[in-house]
Amino acid sequence: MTTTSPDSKIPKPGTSDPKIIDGRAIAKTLTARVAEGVRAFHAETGATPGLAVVLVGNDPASEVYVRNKALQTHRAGMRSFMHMLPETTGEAELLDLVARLNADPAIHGILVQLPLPKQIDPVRVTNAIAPEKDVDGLGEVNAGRLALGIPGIVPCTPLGCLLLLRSVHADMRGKHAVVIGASNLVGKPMGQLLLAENCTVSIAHIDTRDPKGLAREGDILVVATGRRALVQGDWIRPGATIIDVGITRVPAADGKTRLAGDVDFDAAYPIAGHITPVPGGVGPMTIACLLHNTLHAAQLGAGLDRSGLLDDLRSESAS
Ligand SMILES: Nc1nc2c(c(=O)[nH]1)N[C@@H](CN(C=O)c1ccc(C(=O)N[C@@H](CCC(=O)O)C(=O)O)cc1)CN2
Ligand SMILES: [Mg+2]
Repeated sequence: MTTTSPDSKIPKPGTSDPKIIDGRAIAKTLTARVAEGVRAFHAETGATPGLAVVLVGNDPASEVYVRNKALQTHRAGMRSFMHMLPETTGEAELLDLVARLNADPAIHGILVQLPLPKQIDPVRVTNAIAPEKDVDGLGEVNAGRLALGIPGIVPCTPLGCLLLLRSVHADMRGKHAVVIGASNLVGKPMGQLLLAENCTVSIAHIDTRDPKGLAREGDILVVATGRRALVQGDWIRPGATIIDVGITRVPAADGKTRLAGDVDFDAAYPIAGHITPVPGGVGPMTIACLLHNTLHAAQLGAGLDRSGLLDDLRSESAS
């Protein structure tokens, strides 16, 4: 049976509603697999993969995310290096730190938490990370590789979304995939990944004339706008698969706060074929994919010829 929280019909994670794509469960399986890979890497090379996470400022949500990243990095058997810099940090100082991390052989992955304070250009900073350590996959080299279909490091959130989609679609060929939101972090790389699955891809953005009409055509709908409950029931094609990337903290009925997505879950649930909850959908996959990308970067850095997650899973589903 599916249980609900007091202020929403969102089922508790771990319940067995086949409509719900359980990101927590899928992330747990992936994380266990990464931990196994870390042990094998250590046995083969004597080294331990290391991830450096850089946070600039005191954004409370970012603080939670980087703490979780550090915790899970340790749990997967990897080394975690945290750099917490004040809000007033200048771009040159941050670029200097990135250069030192690039040169440090104990560090295989570097991630600069976004958003950055306004005095720092995020594009300049992400491009300063050495491509082979760019575990967020946001720099121009990895973004270019994704666009060209060349193996590289794939951004964590869209990669997580793709794995969630693959958990319910063995084959996405020919499906119309509609992505709402065209950010560098999610929308654009998501579009590339869906194109690589041979979907017909539409990306809606701020100037799209009729985003609701476009969304209604999607067999697959990925929503990443940061606008809470933007997508209502009448945006959804009956039976569509809905991936909700949004995450906003809102007041709850009990006077506390709760997390809500870009999709009105209660309105979407009866119409959708499959749907991710918030929390417990895309969020946990982002961190599991980061752990995967860090191990993958360490393997490539050690000259071990390992395929990445996309290729691993493609060959698994083919077998
Ligand atoms: N450099 C990056 N910055 C940001 C990224 C990113 O991939 N790289 N993504 C987001 C934030 N993010 C990771 O950094 C992230 C967001 C949410 C979660 C998550 O586990 N969410 C849980 C709920 C957690 C909570 O209680 O607050 C869930 O949805 O179930 C993990 C990572 C922006 N910045
Ligand atoms: Mg989620």
